[in-house]
Amino acid sequence: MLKKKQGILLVNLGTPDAPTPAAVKRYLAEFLHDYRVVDLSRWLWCPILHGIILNTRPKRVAAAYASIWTEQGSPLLAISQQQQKALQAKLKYDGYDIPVELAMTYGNPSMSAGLDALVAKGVEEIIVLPLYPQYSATTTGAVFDQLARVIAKRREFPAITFIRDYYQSESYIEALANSVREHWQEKGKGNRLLVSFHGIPQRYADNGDPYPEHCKATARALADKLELEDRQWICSFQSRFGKEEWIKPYTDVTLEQWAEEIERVDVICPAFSVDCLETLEEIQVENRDLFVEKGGQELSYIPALNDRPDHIEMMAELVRQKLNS
Ligand SMILES: C=CC1=C(C)c2cc3[nH]c(cc4nc(cc5[nH]c(cc1n2)c(C)c5CCC(=O)O)C(CCC(=O)O)=C4C)c(C)c3C=C
Ligand SMILES: [Fe+2]
Ligand SMILES: [Fe+2]
Repeated sequence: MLKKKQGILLVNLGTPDAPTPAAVKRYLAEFLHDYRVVDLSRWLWCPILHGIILNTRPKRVAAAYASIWTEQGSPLLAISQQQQKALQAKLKYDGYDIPVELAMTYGNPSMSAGLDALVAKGVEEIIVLPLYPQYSATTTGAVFDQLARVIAKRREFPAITFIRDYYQSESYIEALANSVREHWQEKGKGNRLLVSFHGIPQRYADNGDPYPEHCKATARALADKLELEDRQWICSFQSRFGKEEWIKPYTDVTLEQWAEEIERVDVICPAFSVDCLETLEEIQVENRDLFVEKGGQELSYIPALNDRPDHIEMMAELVRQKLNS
């Protein structure tokens, strides 16, 4: 059988087009209407979302975005574009001259535009790589749904191969460990390492979302690779939203406790493929201030893997496995 022309679609969450209340409102409205993200009945959720959240949150969150915004735009988008270019170059260097496009589940560049760009380049089989190492229905599941919604409107669409997760990839754990070791070499080593992941509601985990197990396995593999003793690290969960209970232990509560016990903490956030609001603002500013306010001396944030060569090599490895299969 003749081999189909293949292409890659990298997918991340999405981010506002500008650090303004209007743009943040548009972004949150799309994101928070997704059942994968908030699964409450729309009779209950829509009045809360339209009546309270979309009237109050955009102003505060836009100010947070403004504090991390760069000349290239939102860090999440700008760094994802760097990853796209670096992966394209790496694959070409490895002998695979295939197109790599970037899409977001919410906002721009849209999934539809990403699909169009690949089809315009003659692609007949798309390998979709959601940039979430740990599977969750709220993120990876949402990528699948969004792709299905786009495809549902088309009569003709390419073959699709979907990479569901990669938290067990040896190269991913090695890249995380390299980034920690380099950070320690450059900035010195803290008393403990906090391995902080974005959280999800506890109810989602109770209903079968395997995300917490994937996070715990990631943190354990990283600690083993770094030869840390159990008392030197912990896995925690950040970015709570709403009044429901989320998976524990919470990052902010852990930092409050640690502030009374140790002087310096290093924090790494392995669920984020690129730095974004949740790392650059929530961890590096909000949680650092909290740690210092409660008596700690220094919170040292270890950047996301972003476009580090070992991260791009790991992505190329994931993709090559699919290209060759
Ligand atoms: C409402 C519930 C939310 C769930 C469930 C959730 C899961 C989840 N999110 C990420 C990754 C990211 N989330 C980001 C921002 C963000 N997340 C939520 C809510 C939920 N996330 C909101 C409302 C926001 C927007 C900011 C805010 O209003 O506080 C981001 C950053 C985007 C950026 O532009 O920089 C990322 C990345 C994961 C990995 C995850 C579950 C596994
Ligand atoms: Fe609504
Ligand atoms: Fe989130």
